[in-house]
Amino acid sequence: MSSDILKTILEAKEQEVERRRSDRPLDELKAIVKDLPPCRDFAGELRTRAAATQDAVIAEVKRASPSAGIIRPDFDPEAIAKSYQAGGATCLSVLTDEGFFGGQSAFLVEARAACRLPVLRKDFIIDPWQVVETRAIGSDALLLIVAALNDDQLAELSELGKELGLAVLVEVHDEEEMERALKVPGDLVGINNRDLHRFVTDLETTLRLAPMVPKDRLVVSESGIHGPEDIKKLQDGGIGAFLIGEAFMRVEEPGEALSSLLGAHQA
Ligand SMILES: O=P(O)(O)OC[C@@H](O)[C@@H](O)c1c[nH]c2ccccc12
Repeated sequence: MSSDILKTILEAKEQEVERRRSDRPLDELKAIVKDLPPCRDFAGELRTRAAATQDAVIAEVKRASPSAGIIRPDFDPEAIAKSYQAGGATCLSVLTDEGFFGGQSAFLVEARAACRLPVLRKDFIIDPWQVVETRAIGSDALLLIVAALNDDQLAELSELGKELGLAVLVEVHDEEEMERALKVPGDLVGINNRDLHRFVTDLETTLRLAPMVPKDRLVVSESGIHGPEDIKKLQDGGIGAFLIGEAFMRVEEPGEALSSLLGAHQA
């Protein structure tokens, strides 16, 4: 894998978008969106839980990743979603990128139908067509990765997402990206502990960047969270919302891993 994995992913994504757009033109997607019921309240649920108990978890449905390879060979999005809900997840995140994360849009549809939790589409969004597609597959929230976008794209895609009723999670991993993220109106800031150029994780990234975020935005600490000591460390730094995938996906019952993680840090 190239040393700059994000660059590789984005080049492939541009081609993927062109291909998919010709299969499903924008007008077709817009017609679907028009008849959809409102989104589940992704930002509201997270905020409420984080304020109440500082342990809001966005639990991720993730089959594989470029850094870890196949994480969960026996992959059943419906069963995983049910398990996460039973284990106390506040929201779900579903990887839909096929090329690098072994995901599919269908996994999001299946996972969402199996539970009542709000769902985030985890993908590399670089084009307005994908934002409309995100809503058309029934997602409640959209991820925008600042490192993948220029300021104009970030503003345009986030505005479009909100117009369509999606919650927007804007993801950063350093000071410069945080400054850019804060220029765009929004209520959720994801701090990725994994450097997407090199794929190493360090929880200090969240603790270092979180103080830059004004109180009216909710910080979500993402990636590299494994044990109760990680949660405790982040909570002591004032963080109340977490995005966790791999640590749960490696366990037979992901929801049990989630509830014991939340229980363990309270003990
Ligand atoms: O599996 P982990 O280390 O718990 O990380 C989950 C999530 O944060 C990670 O999958 C992620 C965060 N931002 C992304 C952007 C694209 C793809 C994946 C990601």
